[in-house]
Amino acid sequence: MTLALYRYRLPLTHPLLLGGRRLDERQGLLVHVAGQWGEIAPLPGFSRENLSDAEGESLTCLAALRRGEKIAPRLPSVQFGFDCARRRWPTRAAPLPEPYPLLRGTPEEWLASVGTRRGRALRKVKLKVARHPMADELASIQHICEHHPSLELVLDANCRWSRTQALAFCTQLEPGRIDYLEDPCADFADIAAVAEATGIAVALDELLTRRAPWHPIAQLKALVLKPTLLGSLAHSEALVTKARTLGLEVVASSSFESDLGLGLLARLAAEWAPGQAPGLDTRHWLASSLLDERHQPRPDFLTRLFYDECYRDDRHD
Ligand SMILES: O=C(O)CCC(=O)C1=CC=C[C@@H](O)[C@@H]1C(=O)O
Ligand SMILES: [Mg+2]
Repeated sequence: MTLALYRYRLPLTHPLLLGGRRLDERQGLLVHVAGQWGEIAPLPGFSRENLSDAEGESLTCLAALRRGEKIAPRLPSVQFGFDCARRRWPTRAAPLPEPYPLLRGTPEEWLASVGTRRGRALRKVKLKVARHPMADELASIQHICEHHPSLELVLDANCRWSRTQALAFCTQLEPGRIDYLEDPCADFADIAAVAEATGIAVALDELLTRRAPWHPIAQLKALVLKPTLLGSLAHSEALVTKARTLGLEVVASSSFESDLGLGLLARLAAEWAPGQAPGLDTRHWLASSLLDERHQPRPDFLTRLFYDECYRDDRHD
């Protein structure tokens, strides 16, 4: 059976600004283990490892698998990729609602795109806040709330505010109109203080990938899980279990993976949070599809880094 690693490069529809860095194309790795694929795509600005770290560790793991040894990767993206490639996936998946749209433009651009997208009325949308003057963001949110009374609004501040700034923003919002605010501040103590003082529902994303401490509070509504950044599927699954125990929503979220990775994330989302619209709208930034009509990676986007046809798969021993 085949054991292989490929690097992919995919063009983007427009450059991505992530954590202060500009990304002009998406690069990542695809691992193939006995007929199953996994994607290893550290996200610049968000992952602690870079692509060459991930490539080095992936090659070490493949060499170990070829020798029949067990592997224990340390880098989150590598753990995720190998876990997907070696997972026993359920044969039946629950139906999954469409991903809710992610809008990253200016507050004026939100207004233009929020009414409809692809000609259809929206039920829920995510806006990236803490990027433009607070007054402009608040004015556009107010306008959206007035003109789209049934639209669910998710806001994501990516930990960019201090407690004072987050309080200034959140006191201007109507708590009942905001589904939840993701990562208003970097520290949980600040997030909790803002949520408790303003009644705004909050969700945790980056705090989970940093493995920072948190505890349930009344306004904590959801855990946003980015498996590529969280690492092993066992770790993501432990968070799913914790969320269920605490009565929190689970939102499976992408990290600008290729369409192959997005397909894997959609399958996990259907298992972990059936009925919940996932945060997988990052497909719109990819100018090309990595997969062909038969759902196989297209060779023209791939560079082969490792290939062995004699692998003996002992997953079912
Ligand atoms: O969660 C979603 O709805 C989509 C993914 C998403 O919003 C993000 C992916 C990766 C980095 C960020 O730009 C952003 C986020 O912070 O959640
Ligand atoms: Mg986020």
